[in-house]
Amino acid sequence: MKAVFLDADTLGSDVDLGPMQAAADLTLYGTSAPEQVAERIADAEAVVTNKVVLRDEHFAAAPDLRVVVVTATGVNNIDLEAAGARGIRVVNAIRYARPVLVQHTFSLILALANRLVDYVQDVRAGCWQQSPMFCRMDHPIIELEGRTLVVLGYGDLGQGVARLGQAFGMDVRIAARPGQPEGEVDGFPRQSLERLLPVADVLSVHCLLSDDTRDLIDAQALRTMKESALLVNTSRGGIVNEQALADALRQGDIAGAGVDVLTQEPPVDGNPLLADDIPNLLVTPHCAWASQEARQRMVQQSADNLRDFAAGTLERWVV
Ligand SMILES: NC(=O)C1=CN([C@@H]2O[C@H](COP(=O)(O)OP(=O)(O)OC[C@H]3O[C@@H](n4cnc5c(N)ncnc54)[C@H](O)[C@@H]3O)[C@@H](O)[C@H]2O)C=CC1
Ligand SMILES: O=C(O)C(=O)CO
Repeated sequence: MKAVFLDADTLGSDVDLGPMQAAADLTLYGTSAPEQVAERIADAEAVVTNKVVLRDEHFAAAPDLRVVVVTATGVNNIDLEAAGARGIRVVNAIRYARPVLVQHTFSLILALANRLVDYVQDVRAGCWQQSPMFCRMDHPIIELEGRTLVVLGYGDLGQGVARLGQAFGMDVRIAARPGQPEGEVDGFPRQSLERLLPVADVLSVHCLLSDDTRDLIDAQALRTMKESALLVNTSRGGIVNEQALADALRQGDIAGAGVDVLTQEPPVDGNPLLADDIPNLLVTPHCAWASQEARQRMVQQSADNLRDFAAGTLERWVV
């Protein structure tokens, strides 16, 4: 099967792409600018992409295209409706990132709760050396034990975060999808987001980005949260409105936030969350998935998807 990988560089130079090359007749491009995409996929039966955007105009330019293999869980860069209308199958990667992403999510939560970056910066600036006593406690430290962790999006990653929250002795609650009944899931109470926002000490976002979840956490939602609350988003930029989050942190509507994802990546046109006057905000560059082990699992799964599609045995797809 003739396949084209449009942004192979996004998997890093320390992974072995051999399994994918064995699964298809694969042409590799490190990166692809939007204006290069149509020409590059013109003869392809399969397109592999991590973050290159594929719209109907691209599908129209690729008459042989039968499958899009996304080397990511999030598929918000693909026009799924247009693919479906043309009979093009879209398959993503699932359950490859849990260990590292859960670790990253808790790195942000713990760094915010313990004000790690502030204390490290203070020491670098000489505050401890000039201190009249043995320790410094300039930044309030929050204990997680007994605090309420609200998980928004209880899929593979949300479940991992919920379990780790439980290990920290947190009172873990799951935000129901709209229309989903309240109840219990895996021993955790599932309640409406409206009911959970005012009680959350930590809100961790793990739902996918779609038209239904864009701006789900907006200015109004942030206003209903505790002033002491922390918010972490390792899912997709745009689920939490960025300007509203910047404003909420500046106004003290919530106490801190950790964000691994932005609406535009890389943020070449700037972003409200990159301003340097926002208190207690940690931004990481979409690296929550990026251990070598997770990326290699991703390669293997994408190879399986290519091979299974060619053999007519692919059993799971998004479209
Ligand atoms: N920062 C990073 O490096 C990475 C980010 N991601 C992001 O994390 C997202 C989640 O990944 P997984 O957990 O593997 O996906 P998943 O598909 O297993 O889980 C998503 C969950 O969100 C729930 N959901 C959807 N809309 C909702 C709503 N309105 N309210 C509450 N729940 C809602 C779904 O029911 C589902 O349980 C991906 O879509 C991707 O965007 C994934 C991997 C790495
Ligand atoms: O898997 C995903 O959705 C990621 O964001 C990593 O590319």
